[in-house]
Amino acid sequence: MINLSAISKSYRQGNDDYQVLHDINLRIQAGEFVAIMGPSGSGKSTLINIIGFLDQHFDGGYTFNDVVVSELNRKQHAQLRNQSVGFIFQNFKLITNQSVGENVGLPLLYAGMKRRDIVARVNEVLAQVGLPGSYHKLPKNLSGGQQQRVAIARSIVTKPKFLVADEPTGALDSVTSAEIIALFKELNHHGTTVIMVTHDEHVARETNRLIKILDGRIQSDEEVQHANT
Ligand SMILES: Nc1ncnc2c1ncn2[C@@H]1O[C@H](COP(=O)(O)OP(=O)(O)OP(=O)(O)O)[C@@H](O)[C@H]1O
Repeated sequence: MINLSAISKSYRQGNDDYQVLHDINLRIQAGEFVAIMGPSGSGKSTLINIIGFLDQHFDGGYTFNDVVVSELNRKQHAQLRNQSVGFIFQNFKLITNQSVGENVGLPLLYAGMKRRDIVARVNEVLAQVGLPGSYHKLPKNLSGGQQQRVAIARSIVTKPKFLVADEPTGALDSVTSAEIIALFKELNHHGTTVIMVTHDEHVARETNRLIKILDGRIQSDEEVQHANT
């Protein structure tokens, strides 16, 4: 599904170029659950911004299914993003003065869906993430873990091809963190492809593939072995 070939990325600093990503070759198939780990500043966010069609300025080749991403114009790139990716962030990024249901339904509203259909679909995904009946609640009255569930509901509401989660458990305690990872695992078992950046080795070990980044290069890329329980 995702095929990166010799991807490099530099930022201009004064008169110099600072290279953040070096010759990244990476394939991710539909249905995978991948963790990306690496020290601060190693290039993880830069990489997932390219994978998630947020950043179009890179060198090298990116093909997504049959689409040559590196050849798309700005509008086509944005369209691909809206149709294909759901994003989840450390700090949830919910609109605090809108209801849970309005937050989750926003991508459908942008996509032009009818209001009645939106409400039905939103209630469906809220049930799927373990928050049935919470349409009219306000995010500020929910716990951190519940707010992250709302953000996950919003990310899957349009049935994207894959999810990009940037430190989704970074703001949560270890128990809540485990519950959120269990939800990602469940979504993945039902076919959702998940690419997750994390600093937490315990969290990374719950996925099926662990990619370590160091100084903008892939240092290791291994299948995660799970103990039989
Ligand atoms: N817009 C930018 N302009 C210039 N340099 C940038 C920009 N964005 C990121 N960088 C630099 O690129 C390098 C990699 O940043 P990136 O955010 O990808 O790292 P990261 O691994 O995600 O780090 P963290 O774990 O702290 O989020 C850093 O040295 C950062 O300072």
